[in-house]
Amino acid sequence: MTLSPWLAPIVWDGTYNLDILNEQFHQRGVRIGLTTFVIRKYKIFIQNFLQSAEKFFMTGHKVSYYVFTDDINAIPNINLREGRSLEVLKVTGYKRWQDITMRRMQLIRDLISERVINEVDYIVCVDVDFEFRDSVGVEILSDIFGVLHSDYFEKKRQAFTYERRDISAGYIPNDEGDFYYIGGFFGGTVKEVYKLTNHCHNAMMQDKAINIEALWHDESYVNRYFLYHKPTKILSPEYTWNYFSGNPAVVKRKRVVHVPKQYSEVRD
Ligand SMILES: CC(=O)N[C@H]1[C@@H](OP(=O)(O)OP(=O)(O)OC[C@H]2O[C@@H](n3ccc(=O)[nH]c3=O)[C@H](O)[C@@H]2O)O[C@H](CO)[C@H](O)[C@@H]1O
Ligand SMILES: [Mn+2]
Repeated sequence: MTLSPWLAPIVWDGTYNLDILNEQFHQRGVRIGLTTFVIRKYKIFIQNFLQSAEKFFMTGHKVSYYVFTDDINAIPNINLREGRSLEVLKVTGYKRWQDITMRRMQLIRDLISERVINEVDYIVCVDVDFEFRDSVGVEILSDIFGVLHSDYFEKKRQAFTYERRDISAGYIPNDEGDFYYIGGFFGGTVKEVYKLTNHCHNAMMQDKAINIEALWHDESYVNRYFLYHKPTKILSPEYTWNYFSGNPAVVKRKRVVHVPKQYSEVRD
């Protein structure tokens, strides 16, 4: 499938010409921000994350990394290619890993409204336990985009692990939902990512006030957001492959992969 029912492109290898797209984005002098979070024990991932992004993420374009961390000293000083910069932003961590992952929405929203709006045109928000293994370029950019989850891209809606309690602000009814998107990779123009992060943060706060938390935390709220605010581009699971999902032939390029982690080692 290369087009969603609302005619948003679904980006797979072979569906675009990167040379043409690069030309278009260079003409516009586009600047791209990449946010990630390194809180508590997740510092083990950051060096590989940055080094692999230097090799494969938006090669030849202007890139600003925004790394949120509770430990500035944990961020390695790596050599960046021309036109690329790294900014480390100090934040305080939360005790529960669920709060750490969910609060990313608020921190990204505030970063956008405070300044990023003047620094970059697009912003891409990703987990730090990823490794870039192959080219991720301007073909991903659009007003607002999400990525298909490697476990669910071939499954039917009934199998999707959406939040099903109707009192939750992340609720999706059984007979609705287009795709199951991952929580760990989304992006778009700064204006649209502001809307998404603001909406998801408010939804999470609304649920917190009645003492509930959606099944898959921020990921559940992202799925709900995309149901009612359809993404303008959808990235195939090439853009975040998890080898736990196997190695199907249809996913020719695994451009971004999950770095396997021992939950007991990083999350306690
Ligand atoms: C690939 C993908 O779709 N990942 C999503 C998935 O689980 P994951 O198991 O991939 O979540 P995760 O443990 O990677 O946490 C998300 C991210 O939060 C940051 N972090 C988290 C905990 C911590 O102690 N320190 C820290 O820095 C870090 O950048 C990490 O990559 O579901 C989560 C919610 O349940 C989030 O929606 C993740 O984005
Ligand atoms: Mn992750």
